[in-house]
Parts: sequence; C-alpha cells; structure tokens
Amino acid sequence: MDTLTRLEQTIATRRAASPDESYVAKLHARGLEKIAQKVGEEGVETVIAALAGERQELIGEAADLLFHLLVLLGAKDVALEEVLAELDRREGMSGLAEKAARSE
Ligand SMILES: N=c1c2ncn([C@@H]3O[C@H](COP(=O)(O)OP(=O)(O)OP(=O)(O)O)[C@@H](O)[C@H]3O)c2ncn1[C@@H]1O[C@H](COP(=O)(O)O)[C@@H](O)[C@H]1O
Repeated sequence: MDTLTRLEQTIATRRAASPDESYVAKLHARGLEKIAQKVGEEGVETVIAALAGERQELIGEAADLLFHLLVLLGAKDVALEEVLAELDRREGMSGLAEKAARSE
C-alpha cells in the first residue's frame, strides 16, 4: 500500500479518537471550516517556502499540505482513490485540452 493510502486509512481511524490524544480528532472536533482553513494556510505556507525558503522547508510544508488535504477529503467523504481516478482520466490529455473539455 502506498504512503498516501496508508495515511488516508490512519486519518479515518483517528477521527474517532479523543481530541486530547489525536490531532486528526481535534481538527474534526473544530469542524469543517477549521479543516478547510488549515488547507488554505498550508497552501500559502507551501507557496512561501517555494518562493523564499530552503528546499527542506518546501518538503515539510508540502507534507503538511498533503496531510491536511487528506483530512479535508475524508471529512467530505471523498476517497483519495476518486481524486487519483480523476488524475488518471486526465493522463495523456494536454493541460490545455483538459481545460477546454471542462468548460464545454
Ligand atoms: N502527518 C501528520 C501530520 N502532519 C502535520 N501534522 C500536525 O499538524 C499540525 C500543524 O501545525 P500548525 O502549527 O499549523 O497547527 P496548530 O499548532 O495545531 O494550530 P491550529 O492552527 O490548529 O490552531 C501540527 O500539530 C502537526 O503535528 C500532522 N498530524 C498527524 N499526521 C499523521 O496523522 C497520524 C495521526 O495523528 P493523530 O491524529 O495526532 O494521532 C499521525 O500518525 C501522522 O501519520
């Protein structure tokens, strides 16, 4: 099993833990808005690290972003597999053709 799929499963399990013992449970206790806000914050921190940080900072922020994105997808009942299937669907299409197909 790959890392993101394992993490998705861990997140699903930890949702039921005590918010005092689990960051995932704590985020869920704070609600969808807080989870979505964290994705936004980590996105901004990733951008800042890419533009002004060291390579290792970018790796750390990208990991935070992927983790919080998986928490958000789980909270909305969207499986990682569904996102990967969407990427698979786009594979081989040029980015410009994909954009045109989306706006049809
Ligand atoms: N990959 C991660 C992971 N990446 C980042 N983080 C946490 O994300 C938080 C981000 O820090 P911030 O300063 O942005 O957030 P904060 O200090 O809580 O402040 P707020 O904005 O939430 O108020 C830190 O507490 C990190 O520990 C993570 N927490 C958990 N995981 C994975 O999730 C698993 C389950 O974790 P628990 O739910 O804590 O058991 C772990 O075993 C890991 O595999």
